[in-house]
Amino acid sequence: MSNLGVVIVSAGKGTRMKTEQSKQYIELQNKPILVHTLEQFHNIKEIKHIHVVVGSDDVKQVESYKEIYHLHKVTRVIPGGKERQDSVYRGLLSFDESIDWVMIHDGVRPFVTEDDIMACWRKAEEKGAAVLAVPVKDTIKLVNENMDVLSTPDRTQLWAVQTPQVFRLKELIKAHENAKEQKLLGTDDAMLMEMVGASIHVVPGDYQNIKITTPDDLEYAQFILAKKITSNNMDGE
Ligand SMILES: Nc1ccn([C@@H]2O[C@H](COP(=O)(O)OP(=O)(O)OP(=O)(O)O)[C@@H](O)[C@H]2O)c(=O)n1
Ligand SMILES: C[C@](O)(CO)[C@H](O)COP(=O)(O)O
Repeated sequence: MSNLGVVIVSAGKGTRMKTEQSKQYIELQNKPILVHTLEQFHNIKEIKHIHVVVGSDDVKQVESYKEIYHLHKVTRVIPGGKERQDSVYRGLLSFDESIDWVMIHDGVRPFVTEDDIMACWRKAEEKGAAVLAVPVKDTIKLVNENMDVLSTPDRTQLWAVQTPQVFRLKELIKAHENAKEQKLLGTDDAMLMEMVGASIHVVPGDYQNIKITTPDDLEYAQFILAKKITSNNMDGE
């Protein structure tokens, strides 16, 4: 497979979690959420370069994870920006010319599987760009500021997009620069690529690849992790 750089964005403040400590450092089974996420990538032999973007006050702490949790493939820890988009951009600029493809992943999505990471990377190489996503289960309404329903999009065409998202590094840098020029803020990187006319391919993922965002997500995360540990123990018996 081609040369890939992974950017794990983890410089958010976690305001919706409403905890004093930023959510990426909350421990699940005695390990910060961010470390659980990093391990998922670190365990893949084809992945060699992982750059983590963190709050500027947290660089030293996350640097120390490399030794504590044996994460030698984490080759850079970079201070992030105000918005997620700024943090991703800083991560993109941290790679040298040897990197062709870049995979962006949220530091607070610790349950992404090796199979889904690899499927997304392979699909990007085949199609040019790929994102992991799951079909929407609820009926979605478009609602105006007065809370009146405007319309109901056809659910068979709606997918909830997750990370990882994989692109050619140079193309994603250009898309970010275009968004900057136009003062556009996207909620994911695919959106910035769409704005410059790129085609993005969807890879069906897993509902358990949650983004830990609010306190109820934390309870669900504890449940998912406990289930995984039980199932790993049973496999090892
Ligand atoms: N300036 C920012 C904002 C977000 N992120 C990262 O982007 C991912 C997804 O963002 P989100 O879940 O919104 O995290 P927060 O911004 O921390 O949460 P909130 O919006 O509730 O403050 C997280 O891993 C977060 O750390 C980042 O690197 N830099
Ligand atoms: C990139 C993302 O995780 C895809 O679902 C999501 O858009 C991030 O949004 P947030 O508002 O930064 O949580």
